[in-house]
Amino acid sequence: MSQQRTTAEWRALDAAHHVHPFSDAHSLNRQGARVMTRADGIYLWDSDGNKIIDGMAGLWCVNIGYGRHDMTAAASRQMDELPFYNTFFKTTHPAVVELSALLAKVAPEGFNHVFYTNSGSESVDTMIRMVRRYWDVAGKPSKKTLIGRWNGYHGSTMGGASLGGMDYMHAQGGLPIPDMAHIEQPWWYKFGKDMSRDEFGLLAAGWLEDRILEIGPDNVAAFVGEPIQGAGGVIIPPDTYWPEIERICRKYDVLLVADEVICGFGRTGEWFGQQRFGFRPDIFTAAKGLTSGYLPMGAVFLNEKVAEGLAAGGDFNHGFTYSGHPVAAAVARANILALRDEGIIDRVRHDTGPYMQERWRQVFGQFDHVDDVRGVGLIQAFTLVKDKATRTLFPNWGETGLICRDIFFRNNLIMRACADHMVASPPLVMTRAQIDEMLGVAERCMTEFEETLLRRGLV
Ligand SMILES: Cc1ncc(COP(=O)(O)O)c(CNc2cccc(C(=O)O)c2)c1O
Repeated sequence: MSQQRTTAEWRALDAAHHVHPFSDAHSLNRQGARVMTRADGIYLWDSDGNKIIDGMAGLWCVNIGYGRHDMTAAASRQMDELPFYNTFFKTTHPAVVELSALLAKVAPEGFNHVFYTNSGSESVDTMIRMVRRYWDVAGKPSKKTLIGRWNGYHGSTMGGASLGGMDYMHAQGGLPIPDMAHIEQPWWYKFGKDMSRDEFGLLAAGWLEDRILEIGPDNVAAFVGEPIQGAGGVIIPPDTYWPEIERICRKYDVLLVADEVICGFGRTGEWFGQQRFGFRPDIFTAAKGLTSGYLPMGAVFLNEKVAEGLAAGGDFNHGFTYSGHPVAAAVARANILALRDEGIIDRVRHDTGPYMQERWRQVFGQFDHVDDVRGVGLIQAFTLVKDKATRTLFPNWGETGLICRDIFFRNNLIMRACADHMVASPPLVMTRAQIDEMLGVAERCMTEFEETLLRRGLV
């Protein structure tokens, strides 16, 4: 491990020199960051020796769990052989070729072409440029507007943050960039109360057709969505939603893009979320579970139509120094071989996923200020509500979620507050016994949370 210091020493140096993402620097530096020092399986340890259940798999990404020596061996071997070479200027290397061939095997049928990036955001920005280039080459340059969803999350780059529907991100940096549009999210609990979920799914998909007709089909390049909106609070669409979205995209010749950065590589119990929700995109973006977070890497998967459409245009003038980085590629390949050959995704689909969903509903369904308890595979959530009977949300949307999250954090269980949704996305290797361990802690936290609400007069 790096140089041994006390927690206080690390915190002081961190506050003096490290600018954190998505943080209020003054507030964080007054409080001091939690120093995570090591991890194994589903557990983290901090610099004070606390053992922590990582209910978020890092940031939705450590699908294979921590402490995998096959991953470090793959990285070390590749570093010794070829630590870097680029894939520009008519060059390639075995690591990225082997990864690409493997990805073509595990990807849904028809996705045989992969472009590499360093992150989900770069994958999304790459997709934006590809989509617009595709229509240029097709002789329809006016088709350049991309439609996303409010409360969708597609990263922090200019394109990704613009395509995303987080208004607090649009407020910083002059976003959105031109030719970005949004429709409402398929949040049944808030927007579809008096409808069945299936009815609401068709209604919510219809919002896309309305928007396409408003903008003009000749101006719309693509619709982009996460199979399940992750950072937006695990908004799981009704089963009728995505097939209807696909039908509408085909009707108006609009490319369909799935952002699989969270749902990809086993999170829903299928390799990809598109398979769980029964739709076939033209392009999908990935990152996170591609390497299980052991090294940064992202990817953009193209079907034949899009790959050929781009190729017909000759040079595609886009790429990154580290596109197809050899060590990241070697680690990604080791990760995917393990997910496949150890049956990790199969187990999520048939065993630990259904078990988690059953236990998650049992535990959280019992609390007065929890509703819309939901989940698929090993991604799940619930919503904190002021009044369950009338489905009334708490005022100051988001504040109650932070109270709840901090109780979990203090009890050494990491879950994520996405506004007033509490979400979990643990490593896919979590066992039934570890699910019970996690939910035992969570149940005690929720009892403390309910007491806190009463004590503070919030209910
Ligand atoms: C669907 C989706 N698309 C793109 C990105 C961007 O990926 P990068 O971060 O690798 O550029 C994401 C990332 N998702 C993400 C990233 C950081 C924090 C949280 C959170 O829920 O707190 C979620 C994502 O969830």
